Amino acid sequence: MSGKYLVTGGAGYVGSVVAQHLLEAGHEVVVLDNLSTGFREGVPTGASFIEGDIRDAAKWLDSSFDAVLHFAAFSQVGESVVKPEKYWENNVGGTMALLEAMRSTGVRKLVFSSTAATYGEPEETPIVESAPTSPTNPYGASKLAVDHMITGEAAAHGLGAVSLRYFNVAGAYGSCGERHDPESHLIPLVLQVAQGRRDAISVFGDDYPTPDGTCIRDYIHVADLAEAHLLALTAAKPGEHLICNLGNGNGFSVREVIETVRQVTGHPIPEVAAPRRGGDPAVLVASARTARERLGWNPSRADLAGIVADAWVFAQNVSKER
Ligand SMILES: NC(=O)c1ccc[n+]([C@@H]2O[C@H](COP(=O)([O-])OP(=O)(O)OC[C@H]3O[C@@H](n4cnc5c(N)ncnc54)[C@H](O)[C@@H]3O)[C@@H](O)[C@H]2O)c1
Ligand SMILES: O=c1ccn([C@@H]2O[C@H](COP(=O)(O)OP(=O)(O)O[C@H]3O[C@H](CO)[C@H](O)[C@H](O)[C@H]3O)[C@@H](O)[C@H]2O)c(=O)[nH]1
Repeated sequence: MSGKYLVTGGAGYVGSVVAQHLLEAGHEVVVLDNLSTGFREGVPTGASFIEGDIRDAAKWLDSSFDAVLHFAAFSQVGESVVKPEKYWENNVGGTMALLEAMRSTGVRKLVFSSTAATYGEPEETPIVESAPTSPTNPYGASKLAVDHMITGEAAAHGLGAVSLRYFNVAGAYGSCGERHDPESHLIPLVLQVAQGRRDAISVFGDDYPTPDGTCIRDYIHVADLAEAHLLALTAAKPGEHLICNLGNGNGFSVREVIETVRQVTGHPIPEVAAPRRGGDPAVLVASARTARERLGWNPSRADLAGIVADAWVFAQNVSKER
């Protein structure tokens, strides 16, 4: 059955890919985005677009919507360490206003973009949802605060909600991909080196307690991630807040990612050693068992070279447009 969905942050990377998947599944999509980090041209064709802020969601939300998929947020770990107030204000304050608008209009289903950064430095790997949450940066703390708000909203007011804790999202889907400005994520930055737009990639820390000394992350294809959102819409039950990790359960070090980009692009990628970046845990790898069991999620694009290859095609197409 087709539905009508508000996609906050749908002009950004993950939101645009999910909006595209919703459209392909025959749903009606309204994107609400203030374009603070997103791009008008990122909104998929076929979606309606409102240029506005989630803090004013009450202006546009009404009972005709079946659910909200909430991506709008600031999401740079490093920036959050130096400007924490920006993260509390937008991520927590903004979501509070959105929840209020949902309550007053009777829209009772939510899928929220949470993050692996809610866990902080894990005690055990792979990380399960019951692991302690002790974020090492304000970005993760702001997302954890929102998860707590949603738990309360579900218990007190019957919201049906799913928080999806993404690990490291990468890759592209057709014309939708990653184009943060400035870019801070590893794979698009290494691809910029391959394109000659940057001289070298900085490796933030090579003295972590990992086999090659660089940080290990679990890279998940954005299209696999998008599929989980559509499944979450079906799985959300009134009064329940379900939390699911989304990752492949395979960790790759920064140096392994750089080597994969060399192989996929055929370009030499010079690297330079740089100090650790504040707030970075050494290893983040997901157990996505809950997502498999509760959502029926079955990611099919786990191969890192394939993820990088899709991001590479997208990066080259975006450069041609510039
Ligand atoms: N990319 C990742 O690796 C990753 C990992 C974990 C979680 N997440 C989360 O997923 C979500 C999407 O991330 P992304 O990489 O697509 O980021 P993005 O910056 O590309 O997209 C975020 C979008 O939200 C919009 N936005 C921000 N604040 C807003 C506001 N107050 N009102 C309206 N629109 C607003 C921005 O303009 C942008 O289009 C974020 O919530 C992020 O925290 C991302
Ligand atoms: O130029 C760079 C950029 C990144 N890195 C390293 O590469 C790894 C991945 O960094 P990203 O910035 O690509 O991703 P993060 O792991 O910091 O963050 C991502 O995953 C987090 C969960 O841990 C949050 O969800 C966040 O929103 C999301 O961007 C980190 O060890 C980082 O230090 C470098 O060495 N050089």
